[in-house]
Amino acid sequence: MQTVYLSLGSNIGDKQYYLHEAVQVLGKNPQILIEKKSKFYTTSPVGEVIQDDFINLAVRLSTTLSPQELLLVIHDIETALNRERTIHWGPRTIDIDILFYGDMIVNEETLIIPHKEIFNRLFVLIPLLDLIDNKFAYFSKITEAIDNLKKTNQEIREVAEEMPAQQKIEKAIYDILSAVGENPEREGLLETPTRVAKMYKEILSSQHLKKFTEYKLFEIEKTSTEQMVLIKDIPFYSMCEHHMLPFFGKVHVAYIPSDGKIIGLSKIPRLVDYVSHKLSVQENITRDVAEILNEILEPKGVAVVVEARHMCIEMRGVRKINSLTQTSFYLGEFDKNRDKKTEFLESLL
Ligand SMILES: Nc1nc2c(c(=O)[nH]1)N=C([C@H](O)[C@H](O)COP(=O)(O)OP(=O)(O)OP(=O)(O)O)CN2
Repeated sequence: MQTVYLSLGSNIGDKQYYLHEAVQVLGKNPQILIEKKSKFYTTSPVGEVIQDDFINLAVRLSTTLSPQELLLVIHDIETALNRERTIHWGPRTIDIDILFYGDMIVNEETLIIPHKEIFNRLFVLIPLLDLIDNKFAYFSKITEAIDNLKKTNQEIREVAEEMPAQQKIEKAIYDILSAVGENPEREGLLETPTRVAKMYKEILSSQHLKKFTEYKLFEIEKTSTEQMVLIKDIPFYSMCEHHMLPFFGKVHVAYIPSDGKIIGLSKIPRLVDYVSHKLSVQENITRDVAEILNEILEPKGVAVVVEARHMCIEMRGVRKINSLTQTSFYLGEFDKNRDKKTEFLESLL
């Protein structure tokens, strides 16, 4: 096992959510043992890019992974948390840097350890100081660098670590159970807050995602009259944003390729899952599937129809059991050309 020190930072969206998620996923790796997290700090951005303040922390862990294997795990976590490498040293949902890996020196194109910027960054050094003692090999160099950097315009201030999302939900469910007159301590409910928190993480998995990226485009031979591609009866489940109750049903999606560009067929159901796995309304799901597909594929036309049952109509209020709501959204040829729309609708019969 090797002792490793990481620096983590986020300055987009729910910064502490991304940091907590990153540490949680690291800790779930069977070859990683999280030993200690530093305090959380708000820090002014270092570098030339005008951007929001970061939240930074440092983590000490032990691992059997090699530095290169650990870097791959880190990149997977950054990708899963919607990290986009657009601007060097620019804004990011999450950034994880390997600072030290035992006493190893690594000088590779994609990996330099110790990290080359450590002693230039208060946002790295101050959290790191929470994790080391004066026996640490670089202790005096770290404290000296801190003294020098405190004379610069780099700002850093401790912030209260927010409760991780899962714990917030567990506490909220516990309180709801009490409020509806239940005893959250009774046998059948003891695990309910944890189960519900895990359920929300699964059924609202797109809530923190900013864009749909799970797709692959292909080129086929261009033909003069490209025909409609239809994927129908795609099952979906979502949660209505008005009552947080399920609505579910089928999505039918058609597009007319342009310039021979097509999308992998499995990617359209993935798009439906991406759009529906967040609090929403059926109209938005219908529109978003059409508009996102149109944006990534640039087809001649897109047509989407959604049919769904809504528990907020069936379980409460008007209580109309088995009522079905249908919504549609047309773009391009399906919007302008009556015959194309008819062809699509008739193919659903
Ligand atoms: N106050 C802060 N300022 C900056 C931070 C930060 O976390 N808090 N982070 C950066 C860097 O973008 C980040 O540390 C990555 O830098 P580095 O590992 O040196 O280089 P990368 O190749 O990973 O940088 P890319 O942006 O991915 O090209 C800047 N300021």
